[in-house]
Amino acid sequence: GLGLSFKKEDNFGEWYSEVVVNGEMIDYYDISGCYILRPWTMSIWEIMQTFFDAEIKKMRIKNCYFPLFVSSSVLEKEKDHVEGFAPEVAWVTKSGKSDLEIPIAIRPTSETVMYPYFSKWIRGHRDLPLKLNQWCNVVRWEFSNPTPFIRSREFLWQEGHTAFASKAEADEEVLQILELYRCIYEEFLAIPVIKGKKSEMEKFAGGLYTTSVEAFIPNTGRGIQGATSHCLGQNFAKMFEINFENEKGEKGMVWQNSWAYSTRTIGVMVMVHGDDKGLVLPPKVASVQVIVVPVPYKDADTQGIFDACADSVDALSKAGIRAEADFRENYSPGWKYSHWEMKGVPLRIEIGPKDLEKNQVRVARRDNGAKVDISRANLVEQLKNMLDNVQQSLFNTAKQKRDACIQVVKTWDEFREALSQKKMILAPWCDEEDVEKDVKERTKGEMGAAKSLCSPFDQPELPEGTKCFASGKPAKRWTYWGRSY
Ligand SMILES: O=C(C[C@H]1NCCC[C@H]1O)Cn1cnc2c(c1=O)CCCC2
Ligand SMILES: [Mg+2]
Repeated sequence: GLGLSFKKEDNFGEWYSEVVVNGEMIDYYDISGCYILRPWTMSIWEIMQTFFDAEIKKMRIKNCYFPLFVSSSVLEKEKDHVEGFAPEVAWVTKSGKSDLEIPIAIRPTSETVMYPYFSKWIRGHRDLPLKLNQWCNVVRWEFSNPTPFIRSREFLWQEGHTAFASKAEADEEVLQILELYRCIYEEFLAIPVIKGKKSEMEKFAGGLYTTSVEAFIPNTGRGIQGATSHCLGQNFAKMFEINFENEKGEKGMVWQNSWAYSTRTIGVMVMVHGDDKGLVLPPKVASVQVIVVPVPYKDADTQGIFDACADSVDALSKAGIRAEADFRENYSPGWKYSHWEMKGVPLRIEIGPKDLEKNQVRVARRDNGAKVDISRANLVEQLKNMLDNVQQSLFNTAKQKRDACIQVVKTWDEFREALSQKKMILAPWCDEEDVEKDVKERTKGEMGAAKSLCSPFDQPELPEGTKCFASGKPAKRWTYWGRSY
């Protein structure tokens, strides 16, 4: 039948896999960890891309495209950051029947692809800042349980790679990009995120520091890294000899950043907003914001109803609302209601004989099921307000649920208790790496260990003498901890 066989509260994993398929977002593929992104997904990706691309263009960041393939000598150049990930690198070893002389890697990320050219192109300070971005796919042959959008062996992302003459410029851009990621999550996907700094252990090993926006999935009690913005310092400049001559003729190394968000964003949206009827799309990213369904009646004025539907779509479209009508005569109105609810369309307009008579339409909200009759006279105004209302209400609901999962703790026992209750834990921490390792060790188990998610920029008061929850040493900063994806 049309409904879902799994409930979100009862069997989250099965519910999720079914929703992304029944909502026509993805289809499964015969190669494990790979998924087909159907138009319902690509339209969401494109709406976010349009926003983000316009914003980085305002920052004078230029799009480019580097090759998919990386030679092994280049890939292995940045030793410590690749060796940790080596098992994830996919290699091309043959062409046709014959072996390649030297295996070629498929990019898992593009630092090592790009930076030899940064070195070649950057000579003097006039070549700086060099700010490039590319929209592409990357491949990471992950082994842990593949999950559509969240963990796949190939995914789409943007990766920004920038080089500056000074650290100050790099530091500033890291935060500008992080704010764009907050915007992607909170303004478009209606998902609350926390901006913060990753611990030394969780940061990108090749970089100087990592900032991120952290989301949380209440149903599983797991944190999820939403997007990252790294300052690489001069680590890669040293390795790839990316030097420049400054105004005084002195030789110096550039300061670099790299930053990315991926199709993982879409998976987080499904997990946070979806319900037992299927997807729930925030209007800002819905390719169809309003679906109009005719409800003809045996001896009623069917043509009149169809015309009213077409006129409504027309009026809404002219006002910039993404509206469509479902005129298919081989499906009943009831079937159509379920179908478009499964696909998460924010508003549905029904027009039947009575509505026609009263020159009104019946509007149903997907997020809370509310139904209201709207006069066709000021249809556009009312629907614009309703769409804004749905967007805001989705964010408020998600924020309420996320905040209800946050637990402040001071002691190890409180920490363990909060973890068992699937919380996102805010705890005072001494910020020592071996203590973090110890927390991971002590919380290992079939649900996975707890890890630090980020130290929020927005630090609560830390009274003098506060002790670290895990070591008892003097606490340095409040940090979010939890199980994660
Ligand atoms: O990709 C990054 C850092 C950086 N890459 C560019 C965009 C921003 C940020 O994600 C970290 N990283 C993750 N995963 C892997 C690698 C890796 O460098 C390299 C080897 C394979 C797997
Ligand atoms: Mg990884």
